[in-house]
Amino acid sequence: MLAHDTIVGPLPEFTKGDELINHGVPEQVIGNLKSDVVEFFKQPLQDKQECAQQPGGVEGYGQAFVVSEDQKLDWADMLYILVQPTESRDLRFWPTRPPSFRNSVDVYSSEAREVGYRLLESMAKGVGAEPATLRAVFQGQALGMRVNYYPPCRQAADRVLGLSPHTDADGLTLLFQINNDVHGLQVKKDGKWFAVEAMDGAFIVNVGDALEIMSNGKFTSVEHRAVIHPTKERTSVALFFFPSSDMIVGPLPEFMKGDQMRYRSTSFHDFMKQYFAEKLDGRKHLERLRLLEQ
Ligand SMILES: O=C(O)CCC(=O)C(=O)O
Ligand SMILES: [Fe+2]
Repeated sequence: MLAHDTIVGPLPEFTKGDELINHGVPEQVIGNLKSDVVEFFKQPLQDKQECAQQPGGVEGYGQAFVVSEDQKLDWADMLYILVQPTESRDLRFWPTRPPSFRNSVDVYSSEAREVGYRLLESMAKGVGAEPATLRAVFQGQALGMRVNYYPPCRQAADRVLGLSPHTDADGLTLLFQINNDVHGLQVKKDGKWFAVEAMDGAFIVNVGDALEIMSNGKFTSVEHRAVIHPTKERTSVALFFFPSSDMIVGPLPEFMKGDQMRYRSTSFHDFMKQYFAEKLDGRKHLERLRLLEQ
């Protein structure tokens, strides 16, 4: 754990002659999005339901991953929309209140997109692959945004989850929360759950399934969940970077170089279909594609 007074910056050991990733999302842009998201969730249910999910669809306001009438639901509301490229937007699911909501999402998603692309370049480079390899896979493809709202739960905060254990299906996820004082996100490592300490002004970056597969396991899709607080609400905003839905996702030659292939290939469309059809359950859907143990 870092001491709270550590100045966090790229360490010389990791930069050796590199340019720093000095591209960020302006604070004002994040600030605008935060206040609009808070406003949206504050509205009466009836108003939020103007953007309600449609039967069988995934976009809109509602609850994530409801696949049966009798499953125990997660303690959260959410709004999921495709945000980039512009043509992918289905405005039926985009809130009109507060009036600045749409513009805030538009500006945020185009700024954050560039941060994601640069991260992908650095990650590829970091494991000895051509920097453009991953950027080329994700550039111009769909970006989804999910806002998760976890109300407090005084009676049963230790018995219900905000969001069940899962991995993200995408390549990379940029995540931030509205209020970093409230802990919620946990990651699983060596069979144990650890709370993530979110820092003001920084994204939490999660590797998703598509990147674990493409990198032949060089990057690991992180299993995570969200817990809830007995007295405080929490809101998080996740931005998902997807590959093209008709891409056949499998280990990329750039990441194999002499290694054996560790995952079966699958069309990303089929992978997503399966992902949304099941209750979230850790790394289950990813493990189905594994050919070799790590
Ligand atoms: O609320 C969080 O911190 C986690 C959100 C998350 O994992 C997701 O939206 O996929
Ligand atoms: Fe997630």
